[in-house]
Amino acid sequence: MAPTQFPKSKTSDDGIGKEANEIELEIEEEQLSQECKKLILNLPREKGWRTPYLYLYQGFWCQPTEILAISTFQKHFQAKDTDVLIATVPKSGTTWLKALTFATLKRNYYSPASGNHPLLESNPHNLVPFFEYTLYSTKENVPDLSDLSEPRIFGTHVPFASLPNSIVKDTKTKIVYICRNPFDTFVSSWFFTNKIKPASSPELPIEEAFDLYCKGVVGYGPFWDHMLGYWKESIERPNKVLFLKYEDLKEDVNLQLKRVAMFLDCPFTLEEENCGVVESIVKLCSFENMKELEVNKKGTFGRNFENKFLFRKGEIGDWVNYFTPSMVEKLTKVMEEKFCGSGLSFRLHLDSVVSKAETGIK
Ligand SMILES: Nc1ncnc2c1ncn2[C@@H]1O[C@H](COP(=O)(O)OS(=O)(=O)O)[C@@H](OP(=O)(O)O)[C@H]1O
Repeated sequence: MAPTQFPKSKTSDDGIGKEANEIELEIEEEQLSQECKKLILNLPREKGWRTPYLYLYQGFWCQPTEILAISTFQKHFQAKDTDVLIATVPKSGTTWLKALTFATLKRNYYSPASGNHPLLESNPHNLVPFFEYTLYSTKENVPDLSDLSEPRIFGTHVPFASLPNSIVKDTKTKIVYICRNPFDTFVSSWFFTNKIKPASSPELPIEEAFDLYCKGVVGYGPFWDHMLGYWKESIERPNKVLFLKYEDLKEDVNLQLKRVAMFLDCPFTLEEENCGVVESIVKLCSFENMKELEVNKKGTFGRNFENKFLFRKGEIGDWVNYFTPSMVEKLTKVMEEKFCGSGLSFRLHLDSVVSKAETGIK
């Protein structure tokens, strides 16, 4: 069976050959002036990481084209009880979690050990589309999603508080959320930003990106509000939201995958476990496997971004190679202040990457 095809955004169809950021700037100018200006004009704004500005929309920072898409998504999306939503902080394991969830939920259609699994031919973002980058990426693009095979699996970076009631209240849609320690998330975001910028634009200096990040000014940030929104909901409604951390998946992905399957009411049977189904899914979705696939070396996703930029190092603790002691101190302080009393914390796996003395962490 061919992998599910989702309606493509107008921009990715029209924009082949152009650099993603150029396309974004064009859309920003064209669409903003026609459709979005009134909405955006009065919003607070700050310098963007890769577009001129990020705007504070419904309490989170995003680009004008994203605001347009998100408001269309909020207005038009009709959830179903069987839907599954992969919600994530950007650069925290979205691609990985989408792959794992797709392979798990569709395992009766596509054997994870088979040589023609859709994940061998398509990037996870093309199998599990983002609301804001693919499905509702232009105002004209209000897709009919009612015929997609169930369970439908979607992705989003939208904070919990801005998800439509159709998802949050009116249906039994399940939400699987993943985030990652902010140190590594920052480094991954900074690299990605500089990779996808047009060659003609200057690099965003790490110091500048870091100051914005610590102020909360980053796509879909502040990161602490994003994490706490889903964290609190996962505690209040554990059957609605499953809260995962990238570090826990790295530590024991088999265990976390079984938690995901259980949460989604499709636990692995004893027979499946004995036959190695869990291991096959884990192997199929592993960084090493996915990075080497032709589709992930050459293909594109969303607004014509290259798939290869989604697979960088896939490690915990790469931040030690980029953080100065003062950066460590500043972000640690931000996290202590914002997460204090919430019960949410992150292991930085310091001992496995560097001696504490070298980073200046006490
Ligand atoms: N399969 C798999 N396993 C483990 N880690 C993986 C995997 N796929 C991607 N990655 C790493 O995840 C980082 C990219 O994050 P996202 O997938 O959330 O990016 S995005 O928000 O969808 O653009 C990015 O992290 P960094 O390497 O630290 O930059 C990727 O390398």
